[in-house]
Amino acid sequence: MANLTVSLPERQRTITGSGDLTLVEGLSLDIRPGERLALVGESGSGKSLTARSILQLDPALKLEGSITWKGCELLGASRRVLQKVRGAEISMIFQDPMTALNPVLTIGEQVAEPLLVRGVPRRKAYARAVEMLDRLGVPKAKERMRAYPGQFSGGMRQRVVMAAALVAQPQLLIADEPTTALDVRVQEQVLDLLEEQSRELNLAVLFITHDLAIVAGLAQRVAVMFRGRLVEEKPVDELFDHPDHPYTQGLIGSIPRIDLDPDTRLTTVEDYLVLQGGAHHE
Ligand SMILES: Nc1ncnc2c1ncn2[C@@H]1O[C@H](COP(=O)(O)OP(=O)(O)OP(=O)(O)O)[C@@H](O)[C@H]1O
Repeated sequence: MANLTVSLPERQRTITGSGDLTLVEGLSLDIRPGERLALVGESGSGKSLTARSILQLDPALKLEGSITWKGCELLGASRRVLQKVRGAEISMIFQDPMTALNPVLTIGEQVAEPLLVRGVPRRKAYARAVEMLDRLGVPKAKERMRAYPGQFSGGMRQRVVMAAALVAQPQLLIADEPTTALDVRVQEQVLDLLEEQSRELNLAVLFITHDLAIVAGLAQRVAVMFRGRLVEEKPVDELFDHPDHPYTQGLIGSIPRIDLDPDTRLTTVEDYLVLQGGAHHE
């Protein structure tokens, strides 16, 4: 995407204020086939909006700039083109596996659905769904196809959500805080699975998180957002070794580390912003 700006048009604003409200400004970001890119930043910095804009999931918002996918401009593309891309070429998983699944449909129906809507015959779609669940570590996948989401734990549901997102073999998976609602051990399993699938399927992953600590093992490159703008973007090791932006320095300083003296006070983002005289590169 190049120079992407997302704003809330004046007529949609519910609180006082005039003019369009800019939420994301001038953002340029590329992701290569098979690459894992983490988009980090504090809550409200515009990460989700940026990701959702790729598939244009918020019709009320005004998008400007350019979003190219395999040489084709998605901004302003027809519904037909967007439907073809959504779910099949680019799919998305969200934070809460509890609400992402429909409680009254079986696991099998939901994992096979992306194939069924694309005309894959039922028997074949179900076989692929079992294969995908199995691959993502759902035990007794074939029997579990007839189960309902309520019979699954949070971690298992997120595996089911991932299976549904990956069954149609997309080339890009957008994962918006997919592990935030899970406990730490399950978080690690889901992150490992994501990395493994990305390697095996040459799947590009745009991983959104406010937690810089978990990106080190997963992402190759990190883009940092701050107040609606992209402030830094580098390979993951470089970012940890030489963070440029005060906000990134604060984020890195606030990660607990095993090699630090227990009495060392962790820094916060605010420390760095104060040290820099409150400059935000705005
Ligand atoms: N559909 C919308 N209409 C109007 N404003 C929105 C909409 N979606 C998000 N916003 C606002 O845009 C800003 C950025 O939101 P966004 O959800 O992208 O942040 P985020 O960085 O993903 O944070 P979080 O980690 O909390 O999800 C926030 O101030 C939010 O209130």
